[in-house]
Amino acid sequence: MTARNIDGNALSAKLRENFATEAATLAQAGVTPCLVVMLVGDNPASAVYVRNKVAACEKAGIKSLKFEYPADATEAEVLARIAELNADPSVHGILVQLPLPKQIDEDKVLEAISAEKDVDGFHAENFGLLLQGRKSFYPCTPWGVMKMLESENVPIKGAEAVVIGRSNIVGKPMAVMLLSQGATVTVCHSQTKDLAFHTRRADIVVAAVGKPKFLTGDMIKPGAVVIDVGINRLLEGPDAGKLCGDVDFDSAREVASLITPVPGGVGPMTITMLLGNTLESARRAAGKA
Ligand SMILES: NC(=O)C1=CN([C@@H]2O[C@H](COP(=O)(O)OP(=O)(O)OC[C@H]3O[C@@H](n4cnc5c(N)ncnc54)[C@H](OP(=O)(O)O)[C@@H]3O)[C@@H](O)[C@H]2O)C=CC1
Ligand SMILES: Nc1nc(=O)c2c([nH]1)NC[C@@H]1CN(c3ccc(C(=O)N[C@@H](CCC(=O)O)C(=O)O)cc3)C=[N+]21
Repeated sequence: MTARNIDGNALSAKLRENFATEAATLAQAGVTPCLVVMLVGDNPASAVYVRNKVAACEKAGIKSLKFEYPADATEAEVLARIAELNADPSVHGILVQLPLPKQIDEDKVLEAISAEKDVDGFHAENFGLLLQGRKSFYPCTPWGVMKMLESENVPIKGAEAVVIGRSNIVGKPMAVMLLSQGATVTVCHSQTKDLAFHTRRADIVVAAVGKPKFLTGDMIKPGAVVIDVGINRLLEGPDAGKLCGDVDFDSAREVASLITPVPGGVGPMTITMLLGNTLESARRAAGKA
């Protein structure tokens, strides 16, 4: 079998079709949707993502502001700006690009963002609501994955789902969303004893590990759906400089039924869901949600 791709660019384009109209309607009602992205330090990968986010906002008619801080910025400086943005009614979304330099406490910064403006869905309040199955801002990457599965009518109820990775921003919320939708979920991580034992049983495998070509075809059940969240920039070899996922695409696609490519898979969906959350926040501010 050769798997079919789930095209994250095409699905994103479809979902973003109405965004500009919605943004214009809100603007007419006096609420111009606005996302603020904060970038601390000079991580080149982060700079690229921030640029992508800002460009996507512009296309969708969402105002975006970028605040950049040097790598030696203090936690107090960052927190002061967040307090200012929390109080500013013209701002609907605040995103602090991760990772942060080590002198800054990530948890403290994420908790400082007002839950109503937490369009990343990383605040403890929003994460708690997600766990309880209540409405919140959902983390963009796992939510984008759910939309990809939905677009292909992949059955979730009763499916065996394996998530590799247990981070707060991808693995954990991904597992919770699959669980809420009725999958039987196994979460694997660096302490898992026999990873392939788990992945070979899975109808749906999500790889969020941060290791290029980590999940190979021999670890996948024939006909499984393979979701590659990984975004790794290759540093050496013939493909140096190119992006590569956590899945060994060539071997995996011979075994899977559906697979997400990198680039053009989960990445663009993350940005789409971020724009969606920002519009939702603006709608709430306009009293139209
Ligand atoms: N497409 C997108 O929009 C996004 C992509 N990403 C990408 O997704 C990937 C994961 O990101 P993130 O969750 O933030 O990464 P983290 O580094 O925070 O988490 C990685 C997870 O993988 C687990 N892991 C590491 N090594 C192994 C192993 N040998 N076997 C099994 N599990 C292992 C870790 O386990 P342990 O907890 O035990 O250490 C950890 O839970 C990265 O490539 C990142 O760039 C991230 C965000 C958005
Ligand atoms: N607070 C915070 N929120 C995040 O959502 C967040 C973050 N910090 N830190 C870093 C990760 C990573 N991430 C990506 C978003 C888009 C692409 C993306 O657009 N990828 C495209 C192309 C990228 C390219 O060409 O470089 C693709 O896969 O096709 C990738 C990765 C969001 N993250």
